[in-house]
Amino acid sequence: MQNNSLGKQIIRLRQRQQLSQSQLAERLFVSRQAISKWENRDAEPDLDKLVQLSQIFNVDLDYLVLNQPMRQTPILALTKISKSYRQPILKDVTFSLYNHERVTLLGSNGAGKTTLVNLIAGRIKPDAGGIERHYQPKLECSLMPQKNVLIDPMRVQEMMELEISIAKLNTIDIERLLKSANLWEQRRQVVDSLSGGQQRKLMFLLTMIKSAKLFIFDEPTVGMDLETIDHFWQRLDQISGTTLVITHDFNQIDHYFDRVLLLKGGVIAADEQVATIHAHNQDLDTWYRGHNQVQEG
Ligand SMILES: Nc1ncnc2c1ncn2[C@@H]1O[C@H](COP(=O)(O)OP(=O)(O)OP(=O)(O)O)[C@@H](O)[C@H]1O
Repeated sequence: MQNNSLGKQIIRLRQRQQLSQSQLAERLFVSRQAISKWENRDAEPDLDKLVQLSQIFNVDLDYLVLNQPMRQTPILALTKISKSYRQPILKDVTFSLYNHERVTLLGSNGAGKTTLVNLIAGRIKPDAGGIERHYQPKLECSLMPQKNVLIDPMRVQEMMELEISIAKLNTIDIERLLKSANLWEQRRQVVDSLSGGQQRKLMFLLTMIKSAKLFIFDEPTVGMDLETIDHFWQRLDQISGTTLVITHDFNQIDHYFDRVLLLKGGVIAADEQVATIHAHNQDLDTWYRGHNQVQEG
């Protein structure tokens, strides 16, 4: 019997990497027709090719074969989380994140998105409720906060070196990384003297250094120029761990995410697979506006 889900998964991951059938075929040394047959379930790749596919798509082999994020393997489970400042911000937040999922957290200004991701990252504590983490919080969760956490008097390269030593990594090619973000020329500049966009790029590099199971990005592209935004989404596409992203970049979210969470009134007011939204001929912008309507008058 042919594996139905595998064909769909190859299509999905190939499109996510923006590869045509021919481009993928070239990288695997097979014909374009072979890819077409795998995708249409007329044939299946052998184990060798499956391993190569998982490397090209940067996903685990079992994720490739099983299709869809592995819903039986939660990486994080939040139960009835509440948090108040002067007034209640989060009232009853319950949801789980699963291995390999790409989730966007949407909501109006002040809805509590940053508060929620800070709770997940362990920067603040909830007033009540449970957070179950299936990863080592310090080593395997990487947060790019809304406000940069940089040491102003340090030079760019020193900042990178510090982060690498904190993450206990020693095989990172700093030159390649800084060049990839157009920051190599600025390597001897102190952080404080970088432009706002350059500081954001540096913050992104520092976040990506960790080999985390869960990456969280809080409005990562704010202040970045268009080229850097494109670069950001391409790099994000290469992450094989779970990603949770707060963004208002609606041009990208239709393409990038598996699932969308809407935070409204202190609860997760909607939790939907992007494929389901698309199956109803909606884009995420329309879906979001429909679900997040503000009562006027
Ligand atoms: N440390 C704090 N002390 C007091 N109030 C706070 C604190 N942190 C957040 N708040 C309040 O909690 C509410 C939610 O803030 P939060 O930053 O989580 O919202 P958000 O959804 O991320 O908003 P935005 O889209 O504008 O970034 C706001 O009213 C904010 O003023």
